Amino acid sequence: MAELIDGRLIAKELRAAVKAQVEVLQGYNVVPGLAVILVGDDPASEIYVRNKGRAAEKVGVAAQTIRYAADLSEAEVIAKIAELNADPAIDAILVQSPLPEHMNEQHIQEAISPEKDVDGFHPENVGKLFANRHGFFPVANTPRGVMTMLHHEHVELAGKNAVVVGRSVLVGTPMFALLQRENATVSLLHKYTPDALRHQLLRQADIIVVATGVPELIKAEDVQPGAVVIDVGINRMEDGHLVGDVDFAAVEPIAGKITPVPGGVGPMTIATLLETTVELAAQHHDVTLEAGWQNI
Ligand SMILES: NC(=O)C1=CN([C@@H]2O[C@H](COP(=O)(O)OP(=O)(O)OC[C@H]3O[C@@H](n4cnc5c(N)ncnc54)[C@H](OP(=O)(O)O)[C@@H]3O)[C@@H](O)[C@H]2O)C=CC1
Ligand SMILES: Nc1nc(=O)c2c([nH]1)NC[C@@H]1CN(c3ccc(C(=O)N[C@@H](CCC(=O)O)C(=O)O)cc3)C=[N+]21
Repeated sequence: MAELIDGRLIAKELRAAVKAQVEVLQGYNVVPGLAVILVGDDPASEIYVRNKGRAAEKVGVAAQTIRYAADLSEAEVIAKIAELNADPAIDAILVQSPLPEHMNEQHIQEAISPEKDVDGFHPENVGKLFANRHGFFPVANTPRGVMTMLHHEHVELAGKNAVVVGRSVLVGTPMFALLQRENATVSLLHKYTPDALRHQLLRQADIIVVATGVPELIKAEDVQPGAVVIDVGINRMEDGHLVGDVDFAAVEPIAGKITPVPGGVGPMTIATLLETTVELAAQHHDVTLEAGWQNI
């Protein structure tokens, strides 16, 4: 029987730490400001954006959601981003994906000032991550939140065999960078990885992180006894319930630790977004937050 990693609980602890830092910033007359741009009416995005707004309010981050119809032009989104880049009340800008087909995600990512790039998507920030730079710069919140979970659970990384399934800019690729930075040996798998090789690599893994959007891709025979299994996937089934990218019922008896869906990585993504927003606000106002303030 695996130990369940409770993302809701860890996220709650992180939000409490964020709230304390928001209070520190208030002492300097700083209120962290987050702008979320939502283009179109993707129902999943609606839920996430609503969750983000609620969580921000609870910790004292001033969040605004800017909604546009799906037929908005790319130039109009970029003009709005330019306005937010110049707005001193805004510390963090997030453009929710997916964007409508006619927009180029890369143009949007590059339009956001690297200093306000709360998703860590700008090539300057991606470059710092891959160049193993020290000091603060924003890193994608989902993989960063996964690292917080692993630290919270005292999962040893140095010298371990880690396998990441999925190589998106949002999750898998930064996950690879963060795990290798902590001295794990990391394999990054994707659609071109032959099934037999995927099974073989997974069966040797000490730590598995899955972010593919393929419901229940990871089966019992992919997991060695005691492995730590982190399921990033969120797939809504026809009856409305959510499943991850791991066959939870089959894998749970074998794994050492495992995250549930929902209640695993999702809540951590949102708490980490607030964490990064506070760090960006501190940086913009030259406030030095106590090292290790997250303390979880
Ligand atoms: N919990 C959370 O906070 C978050 C959850 N998510 C969820 O995580 C999942 C992944 O999201 P995201 O990374 O944005 O998705 P993308 O669709 O951008 O990327 C999916 C990745 O998985 C790979 N992949 C697809 N099928 C297979 C397969 N059969 N075997 C191996 N690799 C495969 C793809 O490979 P290739 O590159 O070759 O196409 C690609 O790299 C989704 O369910 C999403 O909803 C996403 C963000 C946050
Ligand atoms: N620019 C950008 N940045 C993102 O970080 C980003 C994005 N676009 N697009 C979509 C994905 C997905 N994502 C999630 C956020 C919260 C939950 C979440 O709150 N999940 C809860 C509840 C899930 C539910 O009930 O629907 C849970 O897993 O327990 C999930 C997924 C952020 N993403």
